[in-house]
Amino acid sequence: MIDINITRRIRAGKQAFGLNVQLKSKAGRIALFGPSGSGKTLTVHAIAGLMHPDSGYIRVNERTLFDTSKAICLTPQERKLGYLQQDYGLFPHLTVAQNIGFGLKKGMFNPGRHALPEAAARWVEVFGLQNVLHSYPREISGGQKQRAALARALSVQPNLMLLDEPLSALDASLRRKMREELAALQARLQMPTILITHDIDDAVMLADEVHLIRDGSIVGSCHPSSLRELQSSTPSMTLDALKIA
Ligand SMILES: Nc1ncnc2c1ncn2[C@@H]1O[C@H](COP(=O)(O)OP(=O)(O)OP(=O)(O)O)[C@@H](O)[C@H]1O
Repeated sequence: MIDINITRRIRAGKQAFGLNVQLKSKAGRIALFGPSGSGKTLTVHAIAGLMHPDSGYIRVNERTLFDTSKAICLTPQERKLGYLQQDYGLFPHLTVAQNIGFGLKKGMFNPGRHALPEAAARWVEVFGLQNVLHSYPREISGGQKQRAALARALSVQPNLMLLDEPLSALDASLRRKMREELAALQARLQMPTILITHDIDDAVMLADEVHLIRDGSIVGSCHPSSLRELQSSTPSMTLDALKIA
């Protein structure tokens, strides 16, 4: 269960952006779908604890992560969320093993060659990363980077997984393959996820409910399959056409 009600005003030079997001859902897999600059990443940053809203609350499975009225603001670590960033966020100067172990416990910044804790070793095996553990991010493929970032996110045994355009850096065929892998992983772990995407195929395969975001606010919600129907009936689909229920 996700229950979010947040506001945040951001100024950048003469430009201002207002985030005003209300989202309440019992769906296990939610997608935030909207155009560039609509506030998707800011929303996910607020959930992850990387940005603090001016007011409001964020609750995940009835646990309060943030609430200005109660002066609650858990640190990103205390929130126990997995966050897969758009560009994967791997540290270029750390090996795959060091990247995966990063954040698990003190001292993992520079772990020994075979020092990966059990929680991380499990995901190394699941994603077949054994042979690249001592490689640096620049030395591995796009799919391996994505799997390494996923292994890092999953190693903290998160209560909720945040996926920010997880497939956007991949070419079309790898994208299809990784989409299937992610969907299989979601089914296996039954872990709640919030997915940010511009891609209808991603939303259909990786979400049960889509929330449409525009200009910093949620403007409607629908089943992922409705996105396809709307696109075929409205070829020049705009988010205005998607203002439904
Ligand atoms: N740190 C910041 N300082 C100033 N403005 C910001 C900052 N972060 C985001 N913004 C502005 O807030 C708005 C929403 O940004 P956000 O990154 O959430 O969009 P998005 O929907 O995730 O876009 P994209 O799909 O392109 O990633 C944008 O207009 C952006 O310029």
